[in-house]
Amino acid sequence: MRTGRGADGVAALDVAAVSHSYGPKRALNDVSFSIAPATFTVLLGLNGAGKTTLFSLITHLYDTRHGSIRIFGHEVGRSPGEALRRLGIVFQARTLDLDLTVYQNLSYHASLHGLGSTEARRRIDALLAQVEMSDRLRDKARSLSGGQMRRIEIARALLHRPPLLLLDEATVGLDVQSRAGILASIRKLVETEGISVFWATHLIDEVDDGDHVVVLSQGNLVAKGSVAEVVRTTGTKSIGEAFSKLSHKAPAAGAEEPS
Ligand SMILES: Nc1ncnc2c1ncn2[C@@H]1O[C@H](COP(=O)(O)OP(=O)(O)OP(=O)(O)O)[C@@H](O)[C@H]1O
Repeated sequence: MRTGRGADGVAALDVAAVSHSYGPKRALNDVSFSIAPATFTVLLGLNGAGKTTLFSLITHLYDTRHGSIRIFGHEVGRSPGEALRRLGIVFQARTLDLDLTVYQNLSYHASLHGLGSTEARRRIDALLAQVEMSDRLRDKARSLSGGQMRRIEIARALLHRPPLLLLDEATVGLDVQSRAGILASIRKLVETEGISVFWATHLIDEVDDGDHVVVLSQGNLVAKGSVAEVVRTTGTKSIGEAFSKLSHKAPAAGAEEPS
């Protein structure tokens, strides 16, 4: 089984014994896994499985009070600056400023990351070409379709060259063709740029045979590994069947805070 670590022993993302509760409601229960550099890993879970909670902990929106999360060896709680500059994020909710142009949206983000204007422009041009949106540079974000906005958000997430990219239900609300296009560009990034992608979804058709998967159900980690490994260990015939089996047998996460 793949260990989830690179040749130097450092994982792109290492989640160790992480639990999280909202008051008495346990949303994540002792979750541990790691993902290797330059891989595409799908975080699979039905609505309410705990995907957004996990992402909120990884991105330091919430403090990790139980367990630890490391990004390329840097613990998010202890060294948030070092950890988070290695991370690009595409949130589930739309986050572009609709009254700004594509260029303005991107250059604002570049300046937040301390990129000089020449370097920023070079990066913006290269990334817009990569997501096939070069011709929309001067257009207001408001004039873009949902799928085009997502492409711009992906370009924005990659501006500071993070080696790890997180996407939370990035294709929600998009048509089949836009979904397939976005998935294909992200998979290409893994191949050409060697970045690690952690892609959260509840849509099983977004998983490819060559992917790694982490499956959450009701706050519990119920499977992790390559698609072939998860299919084999669940005694099923496909990842769809495995996901369905795993999502319906997990006990609910406990109601108590872990001690
Ligand atoms: N702010 C909150 N307060 C209380 N409970 C919450 C809060 N946010 C999430 N939860 C609960 O925690 C559990 C996990 O929710 P979470 O949003 O992490 O799941 P998810 O897998 O991202 O679901 P979805 O696909 O619907 O976004 C759910 O039972 C949810 O009701």
